[in-house]
Amino acid sequence: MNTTAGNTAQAALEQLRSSFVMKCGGSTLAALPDAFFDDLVHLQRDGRQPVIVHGGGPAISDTLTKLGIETEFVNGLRRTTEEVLDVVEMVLAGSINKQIVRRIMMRGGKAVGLSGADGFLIQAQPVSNSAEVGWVGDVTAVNAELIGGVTGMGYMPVIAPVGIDAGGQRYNINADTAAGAVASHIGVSRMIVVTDVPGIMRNVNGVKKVLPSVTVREIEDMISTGEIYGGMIPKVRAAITCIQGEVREVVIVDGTEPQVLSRVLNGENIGTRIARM
Ligand SMILES: Nc1ncnc2c1ncn2[C@@H]1O[C@H](COP(=O)(O)OP(=O)(O)O)[C@@H](O)[C@H]1O
Ligand SMILES: CC(=O)N[C@@H](CCC(=O)OP(=O)(O)O)C(=O)O
Repeated sequence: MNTTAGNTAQAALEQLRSSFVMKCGGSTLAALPDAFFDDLVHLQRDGRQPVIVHGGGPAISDTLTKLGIETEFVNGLRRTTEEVLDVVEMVLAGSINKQIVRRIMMRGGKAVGLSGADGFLIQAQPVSNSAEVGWVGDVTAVNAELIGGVTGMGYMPVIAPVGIDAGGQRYNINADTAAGAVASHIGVSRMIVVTDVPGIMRNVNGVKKVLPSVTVREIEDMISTGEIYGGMIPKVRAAITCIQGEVREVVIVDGTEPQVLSRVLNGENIGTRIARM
């Protein structure tokens, strides 16, 4: 790289730190109103450079069922055979990724869809219990330069959580884990997790309440009592890992709340905040 190109890439990486990562869950994608994408596009125009990582678990399950392929989860991770991996890649990096990119563009935004396997964007290795879950990956590195290049050109990267290793092996990565790793590696201060509930909820005297904030200790307690379960577990685990690095806070919100992203970025108390102490 010549000096000018090197300086430009460096500047794009520096700028990327002031952006934010938004993880969008498969549970909520279909329910997201156009107004959600208007808000996202408004933030892009304001120079906030959103970086999107998306899920698509329900769509993967639907397609596997249609194809007559059995699927099961082991501690929240999909058991991923070679056959399942083909479907995961097809659904995540194909239909879901392109659907999100299209919705952003239809609201006037600039977006480019990428699989985590493109350009070694998300580098991965087998998870420790791979004997049990198959081709499921943990993130080892993120190609921040590629993300910075895309945002530097004025486009919003929309990333599917498929990983790759140096030998070209693909991995299925939980989307919360992938989003947390992208946020940590590019060094943003905030990650917003958009899902189908208004935050982490707890039963208080028989009434379900959204917790405005939770500590790591409270999260561990709620997991052990079963108050946090299923798909919420990878979210809070990714949040705990994130806030040990440069990420200052992770906010879990409902994507159907009006202007939810702008409100979080403006510091409004909405959803559940998991912050560095
Ligand atoms: N304490 C909790 N508060 C709110 N939701 C919880 C809690 N524990 C578990 N959940 C579950 O987590 C779900 C969100 O996770 P998931 O379905 O995987 O969403 P996504 O597709 O957005 O990743 C909620 O719909 C809810 O069923
Ligand atoms: C290893 C693993 O479980 N990967 C997930 C990837 C998609 C995902 O995480 O999507 P949500 O955010 O919608 O749950 C899966 O196969 O369902």
